[in-house]
Amino acid sequence: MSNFTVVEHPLIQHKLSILRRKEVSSKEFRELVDEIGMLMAYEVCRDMPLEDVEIDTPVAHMTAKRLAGKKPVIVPILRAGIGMVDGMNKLMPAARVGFIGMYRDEKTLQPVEYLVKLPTDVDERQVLLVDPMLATGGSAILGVETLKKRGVTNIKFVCLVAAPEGVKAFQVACPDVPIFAAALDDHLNDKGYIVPGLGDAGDRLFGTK
Ligand SMILES: O=P(O)(O)OC[C@H]1O[C@H](OP(=O)(O)OP(=O)(O)O)[C@H](O)[C@@H]1O
Ligand SMILES: O=c1cc[nH]c(=O)[nH]1
Ligand SMILES: [Mg+2]
Repeated sequence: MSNFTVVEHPLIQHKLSILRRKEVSSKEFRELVDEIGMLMAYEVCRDMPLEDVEIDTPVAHMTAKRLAGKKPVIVPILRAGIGMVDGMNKLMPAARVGFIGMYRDEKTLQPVEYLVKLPTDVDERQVLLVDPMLATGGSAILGVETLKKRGVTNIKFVCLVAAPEGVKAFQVACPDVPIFAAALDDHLNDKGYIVPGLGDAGDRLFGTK
């Protein structure tokens, strides 16, 4: 699959396997999503542009490197995307954070958007759109459309578990947006849940049912 990367780092894979276990508490689930979010950010930011900067160490003058351009924006799709923000923000403390609120209608599986709060200059920044689950792909696709409507051109989608059905739909609708996932699972069940997946990520993060 083009434009689709599974981040195979052993620490991510190990933590993801714990996260999937049904007996894991909300507290542990939140901690793991936070840690995996941070590790995913490390991989996803590999190609960030650098520029030269002149600095003085205590010993000598040197030409060093720093990140170039405007700070990126982390945009979680609420609710579950929230779980990945702190971990990513730890690696990029100057990143801006925007929000897109959405829930999936249980019958139609169509996403319903209820909140959009983004930096005013979001169109000039790289956006990391984050949500742990890419199931049918409807929510991620609507998230990208919402960003594109506001002029954003530089988007990466970061998730933990992806279903093949969602990846296909996303690639048809948003061929220019790379997807980074910690795992590509087997299929969706008749309720639109990823199999084997990890259940309802929002409910497990926030202890709701
Ligand atoms: O690919 P899709 O079929 O659109 O499904 C994925 C969406 O479903 C979940 O959100 P949910 O609707 O459960 O909302 P929540 O995060 O508030 O629980 C998940 O966090 C994604 O946003
Ligand atoms: O398996 C799934 C599918 C959609 N949303 C979830 O939280 N989990
Ligand atoms: Mg949910």
